[in-house]
Amino acid sequence: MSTLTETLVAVRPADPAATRAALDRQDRLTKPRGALGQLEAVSVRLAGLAGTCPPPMPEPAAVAVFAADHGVHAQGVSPWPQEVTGQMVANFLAGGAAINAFARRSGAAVVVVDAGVATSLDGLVPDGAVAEDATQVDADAPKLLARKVRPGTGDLSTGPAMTRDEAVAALELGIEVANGLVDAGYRCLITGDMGIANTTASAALIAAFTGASADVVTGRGTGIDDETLNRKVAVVQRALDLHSAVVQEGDGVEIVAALGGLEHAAIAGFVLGAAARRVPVILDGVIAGSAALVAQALAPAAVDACVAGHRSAEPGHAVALAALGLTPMVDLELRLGEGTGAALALPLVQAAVAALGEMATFDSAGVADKGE
Ligand SMILES: O=C(O)c1ccc[n+]([C@@H]2O[C@H](COP(=O)([O-])O)[C@@H](O)[C@H]2O)c1
Ligand SMILES: Cc1cc2nc[nH]c2cc1C
Repeated sequence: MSTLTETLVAVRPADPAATRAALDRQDRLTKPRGALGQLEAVSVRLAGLAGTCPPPMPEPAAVAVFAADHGVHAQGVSPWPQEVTGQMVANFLAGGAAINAFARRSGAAVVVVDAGVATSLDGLVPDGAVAEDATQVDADAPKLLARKVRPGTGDLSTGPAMTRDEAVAALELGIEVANGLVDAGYRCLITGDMGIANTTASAALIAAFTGASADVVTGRGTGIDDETLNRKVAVVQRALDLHSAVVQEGDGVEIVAALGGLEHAAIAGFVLGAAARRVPVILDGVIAGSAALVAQALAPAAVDACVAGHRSAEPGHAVALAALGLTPMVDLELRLGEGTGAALALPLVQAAVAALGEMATFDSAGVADKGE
């Protein structure tokens, strides 16, 4: 059996007994029922995933930043040059990006995965930063996994972004990274991404999976003017028209091959890998949301392992989250990517588990429950 098939078979829904036990315990904790809002829902989700109540604390955590480039950049959909993707990879490895600052705050390790950066990283990688595999990732310094599936995708508005085999290779890369991190002892995985023009591919994927129209799911990405936004919507619409047969009849692999990016496929695999190992995965913004739709199409129960870290300002993200049935933990109007919104949610997810595991019940604390 292939790694992808094996992983899909291993993805199972939340455990109903542990879910029920967590719901029941939440109602006996010393607080008005429901008063911890979404933290209660997250704790119940993690109990169902772990199959025990309370679930284990989701720590230590690791952020995997999947980096790749996009042929659709040639359509003028982003104000930034493509070289920025590789340059930001160097910045992540040097510890100078926002995700590094946030990961240091919350004690999370950072691994950068070159799934398909178009430019060479030669001379940009600090000494000692290259890891052989994800089991070598630690919180001391960011590591690079050099796993380029191909140097950037094809232009999704004029042809398929990649072949089916390349999409499978990127999905299996994400699975490999998730498995390596879990083998290394990480018990919370966090998605990150870097790829100039990847909000165009994200919009196309979200429209394909949800049926929402191009103008509803396409946004300003890194910050584009009205003229560029109109062009970007037209590019997404053209891609949906060109690949309409795949959108109507294709499976998740074919749809991500036609319209996605290498980081989208890899993040989908990362989500599937986490779900198969029953380790929670905190999703970042619109790129992760669109990749989770790919994972959901391949194994619907994979969503049971996901927590939506935040809601991005990119309009397609809310559409993706609704289709996934996920409520974002915070909305800080972020639109950065890298895993930043998900890393900020990590202490909240941990607090949710701490409340379920550590709070007294009305009985144990001798606090009177409200009358029926
Ligand atoms: O995470 C998000 O929701 C998000 C929203 C807007 C932009 N980004 C980041 O910005 C880059 C893509 O933006 P763009 O305009 O080049 O498509 C890419 O590196 C993403 O990580 C990320
Ligand atoms: C500078 C920069 C940093 C980023 N981080 C994630 N996407 C990005 C896009 C740009 C342009």
